[in-house]
Amino acid sequence: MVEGRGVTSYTYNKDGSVAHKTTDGRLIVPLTKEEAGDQVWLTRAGTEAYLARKLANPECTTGLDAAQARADEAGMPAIAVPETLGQMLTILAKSMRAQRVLEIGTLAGISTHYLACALPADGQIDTIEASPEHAKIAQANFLALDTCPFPTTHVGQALKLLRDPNGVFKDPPGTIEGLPEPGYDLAFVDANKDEYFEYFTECLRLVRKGGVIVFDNAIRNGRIAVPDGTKIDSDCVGLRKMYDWIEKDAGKTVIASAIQTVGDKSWDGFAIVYKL
Ligand SMILES: C[S@@+](CC[C@H](N)C(=O)[O-])C[C@H]1O[C@@H](n2cnc3c(N)ncnc32)[C@H](O)[C@@H]1O
Repeated sequence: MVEGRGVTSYTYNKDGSVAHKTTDGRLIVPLTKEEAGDQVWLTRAGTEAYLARKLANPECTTGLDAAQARADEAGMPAIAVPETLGQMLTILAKSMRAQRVLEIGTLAGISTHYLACALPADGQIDTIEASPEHAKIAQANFLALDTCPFPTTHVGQALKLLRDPNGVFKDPPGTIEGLPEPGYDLAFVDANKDEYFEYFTECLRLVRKGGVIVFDNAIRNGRIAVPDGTKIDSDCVGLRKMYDWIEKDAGKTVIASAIQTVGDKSWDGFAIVYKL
């Protein structure tokens, strides 16, 4: 057992050892899993790993470790959704019987795959990614995972693509085909936090009535909630614009909620918006 006094956090290193930090920020010599003993499970990282293992849905999660390894080898940042949030997206899309999904921010396609898993084979998933390198790894992952329906990755700056008057996002999907309810059933927003308000506006245009928009990283260690006039970063400015808009709307256009989470990374959470 490890002396727990003053130790605030434990995280797994890539080699399986466990790093632990003290309250004063000192990083103590890494421990083996055996040395860390049970204590590692009494942490956010340990609990996240436990839940991911217990709740995995093999039909969707098989191959995701290799997909993440491909992203790691390519030097991509480790900022994909954790398994629990990925699976929540699957459940949400499945429970809505979603057929058309929009994602903003693909990275290596991990969240895209969780969403695709919920769709019928003839469903549609459009994902937008600014980085051609990220899009390339995502494409390799979709092929390796046999992601179905196969996602269409749109490479470019999200707002430019979404606002192109001649582009694929000009109208909600199904408009030209004359569908009675054109629009995406679900949108998942996980790209440039500064632009969340603008993504919100575009999603409101593209999502059908009764559709849902999920915004990842919508809490930012609580910095969204500091008093007006406090200096905040541009991420929070974008998010606060969205929360201000929803407040003014007062339930006329959308119903919204936001859930704070403690994952293995930090204190954050997601916002969820239902279009009336
Ligand atoms: C947090 S990661 C997405 C993670 C992914 N949704 C997942 O959970 O597997 C954010 C991604 O958005 C992309 N991105 C950032 N700004 C963007 C923009 N303006 N337009 C499109 N993509 C952008 C980044 O290159 C990065 O790959």
